[in-house]
Amino acid sequence: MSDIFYLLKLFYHKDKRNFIVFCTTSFLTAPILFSELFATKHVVDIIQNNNDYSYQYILSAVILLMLFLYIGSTNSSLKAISSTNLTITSIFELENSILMKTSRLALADIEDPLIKTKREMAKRLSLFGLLDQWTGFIVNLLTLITIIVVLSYYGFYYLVIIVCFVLILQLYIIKWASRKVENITQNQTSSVRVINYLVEILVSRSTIQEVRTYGMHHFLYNKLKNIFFKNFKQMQKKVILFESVNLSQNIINTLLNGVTITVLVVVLGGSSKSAGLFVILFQIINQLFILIPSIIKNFSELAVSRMRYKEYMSYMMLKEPETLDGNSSIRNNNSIQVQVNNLSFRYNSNSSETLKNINLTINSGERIAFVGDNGSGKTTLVKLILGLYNPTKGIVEWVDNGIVVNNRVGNIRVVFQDFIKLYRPIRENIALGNIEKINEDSNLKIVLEKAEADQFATNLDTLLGPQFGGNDLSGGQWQKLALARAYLNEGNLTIFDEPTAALDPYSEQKAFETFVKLGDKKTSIIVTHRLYMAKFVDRIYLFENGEIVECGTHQELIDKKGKYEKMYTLQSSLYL
Ligand SMILES: Nc1ncnc2c1ncn2[C@@H]1O[C@H](COP(=O)(O)OP(=O)(O)OP(=O)(O)O)[C@@H](O)[C@H]1O
Repeated sequence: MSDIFYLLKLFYHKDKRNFIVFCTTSFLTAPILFSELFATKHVVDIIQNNNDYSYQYILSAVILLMLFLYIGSTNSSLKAISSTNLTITSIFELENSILMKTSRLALADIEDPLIKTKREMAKRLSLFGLLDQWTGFIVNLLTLITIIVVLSYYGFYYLVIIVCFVLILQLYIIKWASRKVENITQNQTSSVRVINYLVEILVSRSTIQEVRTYGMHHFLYNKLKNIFFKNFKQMQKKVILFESVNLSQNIINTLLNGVTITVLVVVLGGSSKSAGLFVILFQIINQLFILIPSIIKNFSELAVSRMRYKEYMSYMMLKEPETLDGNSSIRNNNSIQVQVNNLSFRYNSNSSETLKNINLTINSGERIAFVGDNGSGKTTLVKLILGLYNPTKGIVEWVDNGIVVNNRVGNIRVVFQDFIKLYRPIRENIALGNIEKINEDSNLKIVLEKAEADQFATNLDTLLGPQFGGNDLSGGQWQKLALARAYLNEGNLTIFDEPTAALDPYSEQKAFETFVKLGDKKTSIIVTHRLYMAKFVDRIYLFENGEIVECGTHQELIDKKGKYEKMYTLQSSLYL
């Protein structure tokens, strides 16, 4: 029952007026219906005993009947309007709550395929649908109880027993079928994600060139076809299951309908009971046979929605990391010290550790380089320092004047390997680095110049992204925008992870000079394969298979004649 209380609280707070209208109109449905039925009985009785009543009395009874009919249609219109408004509120609330939750989760959890599936399952809930099904269920139940009371009152106990038995049987079957269907749907969710991914590869601008050049189209298409048909078979299973249940219910209901009407005709036909009583019982029986399928449908939808509510709640209850408190308002520009002690890290999807027993201290204002083979763990360590992942073992701390800094959000000047290419105006692309400066045109232009982006980014309001009718940029031009974005944020730590991979030699040199200049007073880390850059930093850490194998200044490592010296000599020889 926790779901109903959650919904009542949610809709009451988010859209009080529509919520009250919806609940009132829903619960008025049954009293209005019975008022209509009894008014009809009254009119029929008056007509049957015509002589006993005045025409004025007959007229007032007919007007009363019409009044109930009008109230009924007004009630259902008001209910429809409030339902539409609550549906919109519900769609927004669901999307919003899932987005907010995702933004608070640890990066490792967001990447976890099981949690991705959980998120997709959570998205299938309709909050208003669940409220509507609950109210529908309660209203239907109250209507059924009233019908049972009326039938019992007029002596049709055996009909009541048969109806109750059939109903309980059908509810049980529908609950069983809903569980089965939901299990099939869960299996489908991850295959739907693969289908969407393959379709994206086949049509996306960034992938289509390689797909065409390598002639991968047929291979990918066949993979897509296989998964699609597997998925299609599961869908068929669902349809067959549901239709068999529907068919059996229709057969039972039609049979029951025939039996009850026959009983009614036989019992009342030969008796001296009033025509009004026959009319009301006949209509009540008709209502019963509208009500039974409606209760069953409602019950099955409610069972599915409640399962989806559980999935939604299990996503919303996922544990959030403590360090990412998201409060970016406490920005400061102090240079910080980074301490990494006995750190080990394993990605959830990997069986072995990516980083093993890392120990390092980067003092305030130092410039550091991380170098090493591909896949040796440099970027992973950067992400741990940024607080994007939590260590499996050990600790990473930022220390500002002897005090540990918990909030790392917004206090970093960073260029990632995979940076955002925002298909929005140039202004917004840069201002991502520090949104408070979005309208400071002179500052935006200064950072564009620093990043060598001022030649092509002449107008801050130029829209980017051909998909949306904007301009496209080359890989290097996008990278220059990412640098400009980083320059806009003062921060207390600078991290450049392969910031120059797509730049021409002149721009690369300029970017490196800027990195060195920015690092005059700021703690800075550069991750690079261009070892000449490492010459100018205070200390170099060389990574191999997730461990730091060498550490020192450029000259110390050259003198050591270890792996760094070999790599440096090899790279230098390529330029001779
Ligand atoms: N999100 C992830 N989930 C699982 N494994 C990952 C993830 N990201 C990286 N890895 C694995 O962790 C290892 C280290 O990757 P990382 O990106 O840290 O290396 P790197 O030293 O920065 O490499 P490069 O020089 O190529 O950028 C690799 O084996 C990679 O496959």
